[in-house]
Amino acid sequence: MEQLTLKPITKVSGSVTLPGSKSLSNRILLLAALCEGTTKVTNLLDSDDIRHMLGALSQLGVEVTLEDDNTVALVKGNGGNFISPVEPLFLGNAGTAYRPLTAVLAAIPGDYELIGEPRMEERPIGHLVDAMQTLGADIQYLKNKDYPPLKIVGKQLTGGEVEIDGSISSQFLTALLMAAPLFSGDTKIRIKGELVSKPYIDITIGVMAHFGVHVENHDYQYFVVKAGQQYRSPGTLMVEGDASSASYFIAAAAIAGGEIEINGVGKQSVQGDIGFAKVMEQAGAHIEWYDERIVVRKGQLNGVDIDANAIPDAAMTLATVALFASGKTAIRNIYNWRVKETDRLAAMATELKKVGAHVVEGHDYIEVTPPVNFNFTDVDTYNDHRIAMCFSMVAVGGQSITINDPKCTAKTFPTYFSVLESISQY
Ligand SMILES: O=C(O)C1=C[C@@H](OP(=O)(O)O)[C@@H](O)[C@H](O)C1
Ligand SMILES: C=C(OP(=O)(O)O)C(=O)O
Repeated sequence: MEQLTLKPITKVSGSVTLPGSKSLSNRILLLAALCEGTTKVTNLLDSDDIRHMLGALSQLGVEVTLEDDNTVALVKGNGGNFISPVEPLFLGNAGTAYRPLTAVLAAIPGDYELIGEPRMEERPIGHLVDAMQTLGADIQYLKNKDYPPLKIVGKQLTGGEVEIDGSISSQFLTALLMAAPLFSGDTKIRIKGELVSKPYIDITIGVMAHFGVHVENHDYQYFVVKAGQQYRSPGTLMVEGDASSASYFIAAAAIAGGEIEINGVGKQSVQGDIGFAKVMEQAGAHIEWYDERIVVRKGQLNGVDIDANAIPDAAMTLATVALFASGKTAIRNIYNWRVKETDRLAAMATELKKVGAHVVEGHDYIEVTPPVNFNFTDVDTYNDHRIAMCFSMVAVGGQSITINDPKCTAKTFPTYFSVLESISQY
């Protein structure tokens, strides 16, 4: 197994330009494929999750030309007239590819098989499949009920009223919303349970609006997509920088100081994870806000106690910031950390303890109190890009650390460690 030992970093300074958002990249690619005509997508993320969406679209007969180191895509939409792929669609562990494609393909005549990495087969999808089946979709489980892989026989669906459980993942509702314009009638979606990760629904509705489809959001309780709306190409669309990826640089500047300018997200960001910067302000970091960039400086960091349901990805970074904040940090209402790339609650608790922190792992929360003395250790990353990136904060805080399997950042940020290196001083 590959390992990367990070030396203690004394200061970070300079400027970082964020890669494009994963959430925006995969939504935009799929909707571009569903319209007639060509869409030019700029600042596309070049990472494993996006490659899986691109690979699937190519197997479905959509022509995509990539330029500028895979950060510009020309997508020749075929109006959703997909061809049935000969081979199964392999979607890795990309939730933003697997869930939306499940709903969309169920509404397009054809035969599809959707497969993924072993971990994908442990990530639930039953709530989405239940809702699609209520609408008449033909989706079968190929191994275990409620989990991938899936066999889908796509057909024209008529829409109607449907309930979807929102308590585990917002991606199920995102998938249903993205598929709804393909149905022949109106669609009314009622949420069962408390909807998690709400800001990602705003991203979905915003991207659909760029493609000419209006979604009525009734206070996140029910949603209506009226029939007769068709995805229309916006021509050119730029992907905003990834706000979850920004969290590592915000944290680094807040912990180690110097000053970091982060380009690609700011006051105008459509991504909920920009909320992490506000949490860091609450913890004591100094942030200057501009429309599409922020500047972050070190502060005296104190532990915070937050409900992180709206920012599940960026909140992981707070768990390692906690190592350098005074007092206890509590991150609450994050049950669904357990069904992502790994059981993130268990994994973060285990690895934080190895470093020397005092950790309480609850069913849906984690509390972290900084170590009295740091242990020099290696951390396991569980094939979870965010665990690898989060634990680089240990080096930023002035302690050496070894990251096992550092290349797992390829899921969303293949160049992470070289970007961190470019702003680090020793
Ligand atoms: O819709 C999206 O782009 C995402 C939604 C979130 O998942 P959940 O809704 O499952 O929390 C997030 O964790 C994931 O990385 C991306
Ligand atoms: C949960 C994540 O990914 P996915 O889109 O596969 O759900 C993530 O990127 O942290």
